[in-house]
Amino acid sequence: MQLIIAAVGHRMPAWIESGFAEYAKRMPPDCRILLKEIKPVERSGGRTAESVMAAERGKIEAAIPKGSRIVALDERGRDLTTMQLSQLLGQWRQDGRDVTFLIGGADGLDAGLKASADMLVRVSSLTLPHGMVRVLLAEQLYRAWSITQNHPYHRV
Ligand SMILES: C[S@@+](CC[C@H](N)C(=O)[O-])C[C@H]1O[C@@H](n2cnc3c(N)ncnc32)[C@H](O)[C@@H]1O
Repeated sequence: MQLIIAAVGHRMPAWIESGFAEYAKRMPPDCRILLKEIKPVERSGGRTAESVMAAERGKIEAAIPKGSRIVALDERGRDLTTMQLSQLLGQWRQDGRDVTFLIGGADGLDAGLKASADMLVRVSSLTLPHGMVRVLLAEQLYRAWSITQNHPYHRV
């Protein structure tokens, strides 16, 4: 199983890239985190946020592997505890399907894309910058994996 993060945004600041890489490199080969960056659509020429999100939706969908489970990240999504995430990760690893996490750009994710996802999840009730969300998500996936392995990274 692979954990794919399809994230709108590229050319991230070095601290985002190194923060993400720090956690991604800790994952084992059978549960890798793979980042697919999506170039944001420019909001120029009077383009509305809706049309930008719709255009980005097409690019995001093209980055989702066939048959993957889809988890959309949104501040209005469901709260998960780290323990719940680790239980989900354990279930996902049993069926072996890839899981793709979607992170939107400055305007967010297209409403239809969110509605079609298997789950809508938040990492906080605050609105966070998209780069920070990928770092937080990578850390939580590593933490969730470490719990499934009884690894001492997570202390109760
Ligand atoms: C700057 S936010 C977009 C905010 C946008 N105005 C909205 O209403 O969704 C960019 C992306 O980061 C992710 N994001 C931001 N805050 C989040 C949170 N608290 N939980 C989960 N994802 C979040 C979402 O995927 C969002 O589409």
